[in-house]
Amino acid sequence: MTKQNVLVPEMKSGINLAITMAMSNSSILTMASQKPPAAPGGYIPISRKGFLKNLEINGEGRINAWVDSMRASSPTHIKATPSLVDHHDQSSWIVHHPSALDMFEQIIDASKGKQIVMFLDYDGTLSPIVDDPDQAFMSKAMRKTVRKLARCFPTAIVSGRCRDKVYSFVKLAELYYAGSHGMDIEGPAKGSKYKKGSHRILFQPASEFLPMMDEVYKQLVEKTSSTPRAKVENNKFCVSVHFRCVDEKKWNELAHQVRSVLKQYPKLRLTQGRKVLEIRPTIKWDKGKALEFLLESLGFANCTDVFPVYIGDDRSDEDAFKILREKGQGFGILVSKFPKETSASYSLQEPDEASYGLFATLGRVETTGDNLRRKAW
Ligand SMILES: O=P(O)(O)OC[C@H]1O[C@H](O[C@H]2O[C@H](CO)[C@@H](O)[C@H](O)[C@H]2O)[C@H](O)[C@@H](O)[C@@H]1O
Repeated sequence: MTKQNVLVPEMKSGINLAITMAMSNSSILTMASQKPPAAPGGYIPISRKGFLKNLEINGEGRINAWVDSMRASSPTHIKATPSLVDHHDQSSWIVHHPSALDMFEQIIDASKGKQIVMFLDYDGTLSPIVDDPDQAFMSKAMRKTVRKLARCFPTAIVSGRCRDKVYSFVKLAELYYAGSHGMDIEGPAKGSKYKKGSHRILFQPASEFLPMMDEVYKQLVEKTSSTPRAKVENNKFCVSVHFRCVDEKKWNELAHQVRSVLKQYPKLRLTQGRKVLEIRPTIKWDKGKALEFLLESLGFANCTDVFPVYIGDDRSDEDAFKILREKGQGFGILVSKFPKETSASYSLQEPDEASYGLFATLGRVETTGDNLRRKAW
């Protein structure tokens, strides 16, 4: 595994991002006396904790446990089963993971004098969750906000999707893209003026798995064809098997179909997302490693004056949240309507709130005006 064509854009040049808060006069409730939760920590035990921990599936029991956990974590089930997340859990969770909107002032204060670097997950963060993965479009308003954001800070999209696919949704050449859960990283070539097609591959740590992933994709398509509305998505260095539109009674059957294919591939592993099983190479690489790689590529390795912000909604984003906690730098924001075990420091309820938070940050940067990142390029 070697790094290929690693670009090191000259981004960092002691830019003082004196960002101050943008929303103090908004109707949003602020909790001025509350400090951002210290890293590490911030966990709150919730009833599903044991179930949800480390559900990589290798064995029969785990397949069943995964299907159970997927049922338990489905919003409709949570609503119908208040005991799963009772009122006490809800309120303690929000104390440990306050709304990023409520904590905006403190967050902005903590980033003062540091270079913000933005990491954004795609599905469930920039776009709402929909039944058909091919229709998960982001709104024009969100695109506009992200475009503006990228003018101020280095900005990366970190997604489980195939890089090309996520690019076709986001359509912003000025961003960094880490597709396939960070296994396919590209960025704008220096001096490229951010034209489409001017991106350069920075790192593909699982490139030797490509033929295997193609093979397993075909096998999964064939194997799951008997399950109505199952969908298999080729994400290049990983494959997703979608359960969302499959009748819940068929979930066990579908999970077993997936496992029967995977049994033949000891070099692949299974992870779970939102009503999806994902098949990936067993390499030690994830969204957290991708975040570290990008920070290093941007010239922020071992820097104390960098402030990475990662916004994501899913289990795979936890790897990035954990890295930020371990580093004690920046913070993670979990997009979720429901309490979840997380290493993120803050929460937002849905992509619309993420859009609002990003927009507010921008509002302040544009007001102060003197710290736009592009000046450093
Ligand atoms: O890392 P992400 O950008 O969040 O990608 C994770 C997976 O997202 C997509 O699936 C999810 O969103 C779909 C569209 O809203 C939804 O139908 C599905 O149930 C969700 O799991 C994507 O299709 C997957 O390939 C990604 O791995």
